[in-house]
Amino acid sequence: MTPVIRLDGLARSFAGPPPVTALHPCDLTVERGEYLAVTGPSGSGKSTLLHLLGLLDTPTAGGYTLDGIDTARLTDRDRSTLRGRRIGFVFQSFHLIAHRTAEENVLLAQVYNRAPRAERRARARAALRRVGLGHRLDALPTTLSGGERQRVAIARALVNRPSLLLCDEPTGNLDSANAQAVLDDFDSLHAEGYTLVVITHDPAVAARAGRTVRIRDGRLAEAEEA
Ligand SMILES: Nc1ncnc2c1ncn2[C@@H]1O[C@H](COP(=O)(O)OP(=O)(O)OP(=O)(O)O)[C@@H](O)[C@H]1O
Repeated sequence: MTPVIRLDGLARSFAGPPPVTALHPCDLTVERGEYLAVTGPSGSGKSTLLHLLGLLDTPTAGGYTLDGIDTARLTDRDRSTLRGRRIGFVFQSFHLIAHRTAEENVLLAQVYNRAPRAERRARARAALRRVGLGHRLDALPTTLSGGERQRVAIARALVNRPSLLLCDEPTGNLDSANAQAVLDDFDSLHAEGYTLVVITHDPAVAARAGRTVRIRDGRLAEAEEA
C-alpha cells in the first residue's frame, strides 16, 4: 500500500543572517493507519517539520510524497487543493472563526470538496455529532469551553475524511480532563483507520501514539521503545 507520508532527505534552511538549518535532511515513512508522535525540545524543528508536512512551507532540499503524490511538482494552487482535501489540521489554539457558529466553522472547511451545499451541511452536522457536539451546532466559539472548541476543530479537521490528521500540541491549551477527552477521540480515530501525526513536547501525549520520532537540533531520529 502507498504510504501516506514519504520523506526523502527532506530539509529546510533559512538564509538568515545568521543562516539556520532548521531541519537537516531526514527520511521518514508513515503508513496508512499509523499514529505517530513527533517530540523534541523547544527550537528543535518541530514547527518546521509540521509546516512542511502540512504543505504550508516548501523544503530547501529533498522530497515529500503525500499519498503517492510528489508534492515538489505541484503548482501553489494544486498544493492548496491537496492540503484542503487530504490534510486535517488541529492546532493548539483551535483557530476557529470567532463570529461563525460551530456548524459554519465545519461547513467552511469544505471549500475543496465538491459536494452540494445540503450535503456539506449534513456532513458538518455529522462531524460535530461524532465529537459529542450535536447539541451545540449554533454555538459561537466564544460561548464554548476550550475542550469544546478543540472538538469543533477536530470535527472541522475530519469533515473531508483526510488522509492525514496533523496535530500541533493539540492539548497544549486544555486542562487535564479535556486533554484526556481529546486523546480519547484520537484513539478512536486511530481505531477507525485514520493516520495521525501529533507534534508535542508532552511525553504523556506522545505515549498514546504507537510510534514516536524525536527531533533534536533539527535531526530526526526514531525513538527507542519505552
Ligand atoms: N523563518 C525563520 N527564519 C529563521 N530561522 C527560523 C525560522 N523559523 C524557524 N527558525 C529556526 O529554526 C529552528 C527550529 O525552529 P522551530 O520553530 O521549528 O522549532 P520548534 O521545535 O517548533 O520550537 P517550539 O517548540 O519552541 O515551537 C530554530 O532555531 C528557529 O529559530
